[in-house]
Amino acid sequence: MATVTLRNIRKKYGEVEIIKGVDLDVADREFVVFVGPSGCGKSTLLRMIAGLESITDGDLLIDGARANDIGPADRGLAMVFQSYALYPHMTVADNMAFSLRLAGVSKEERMRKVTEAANVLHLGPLLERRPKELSGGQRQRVAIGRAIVRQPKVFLFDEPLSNLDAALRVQMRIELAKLHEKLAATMIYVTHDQIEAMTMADKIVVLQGGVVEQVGSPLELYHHPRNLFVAGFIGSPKMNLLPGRVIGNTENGITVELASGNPIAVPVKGETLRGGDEVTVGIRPEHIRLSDDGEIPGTVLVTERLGGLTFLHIQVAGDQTMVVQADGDEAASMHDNVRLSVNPRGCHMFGRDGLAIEHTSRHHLIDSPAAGRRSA
Ligand SMILES: Nc1ncnc2c1ncn2[C@@H]1O[C@H](COP(=O)(O)OP(=O)(O)OP(=O)(O)O)[C@@H](O)[C@H]1O
Repeated sequence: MATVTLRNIRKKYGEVEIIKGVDLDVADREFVVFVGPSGCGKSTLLRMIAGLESITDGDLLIDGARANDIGPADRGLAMVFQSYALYPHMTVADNMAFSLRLAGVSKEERMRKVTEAANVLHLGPLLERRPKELSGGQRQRVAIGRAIVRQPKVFLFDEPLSNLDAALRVQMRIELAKLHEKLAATMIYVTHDQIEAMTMADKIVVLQGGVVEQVGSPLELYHHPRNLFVAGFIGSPKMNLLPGRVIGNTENGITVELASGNPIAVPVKGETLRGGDEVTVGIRPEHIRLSDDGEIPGTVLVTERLGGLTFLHIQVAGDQTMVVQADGDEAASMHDNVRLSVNPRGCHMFGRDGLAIEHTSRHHLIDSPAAGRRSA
């Protein structure tokens, strides 16, 4: 398989720069996911790697060799589209074999490769059907099969599951993860589905406005977002982001007064912060709980009961809403007055420039033995 390297990659349409200097290393067999809000340039970047869009500036290396000027068919990549792009008049087998036929591969060899891919994707009994006789999930598997038979160095996926219903998406997510394992292939995958990114990626690339905001493993991004954008983007429900003002700086961290009037001590290294500085405190819903002696009073606005979990949207002073993760059988309901207790070890802090302030490592939740082992 192959590595893919992007060096200061840029894309301009006329005078408008859409991709603004992206650097990225995709390792052999890595599953890399591009995420970001609509219009951030995920698909454009993928299409530039595929050779479907020209590269305005910078270098694209595939297996270490510059590929900017190599045509899409000769890059050794295969792309799977959201729309499946199957030929309606051809059978599943012919759809899968099409590129091999164009490449002059013998009939026996085509049959062998199609059968092999069909086995991997459980498409064996469907080979003689036409696309209209298939479900959405089956069509998507044919589109993936068409990529597999080419034995590409790298698979590129552009939102391949977004036309499927929720249950099928879950099933296909699992199948894609298994496929990645089985093919031991390098895969680059575009999605705006958080759960797909978190569950499938070895490495997530968060893009915004044509710029990479952060690259890291799903848990690195979840526990160590480097700025407010990533903090708000990764995680569902979102991290609570609360404005506050620094009121103290001790060796245990920084004490902040939240807009609700409550002080909270956050274990971060705030050498550069001074009393009165405006900051944002980030707290994930699982790091807040309802407790009779909690320090923050509030009123329940909405309860979202998911069965195993309940999300409570709580209005606190200062016109802020906080989302709290509670047990499935949480008794609090709409209009109840409650008190919230925050776990300071789960808190993040961001300066006025939006950048995260580093945690004092001995306190932060991610510094668990497991996390230590991974980074060792
Ligand atoms: N051919 C084009 N000419 C001019 N602008 C374009 C062209 N193609 C894309 N763009 C612009 O480039 C930006 C990035 O588009 P792109 O499709 O890569 O975003 P995306 O992150 O994949 O979005 P989505 O999640 O909505 O698919 C958008 O602002 C889009 O309008």
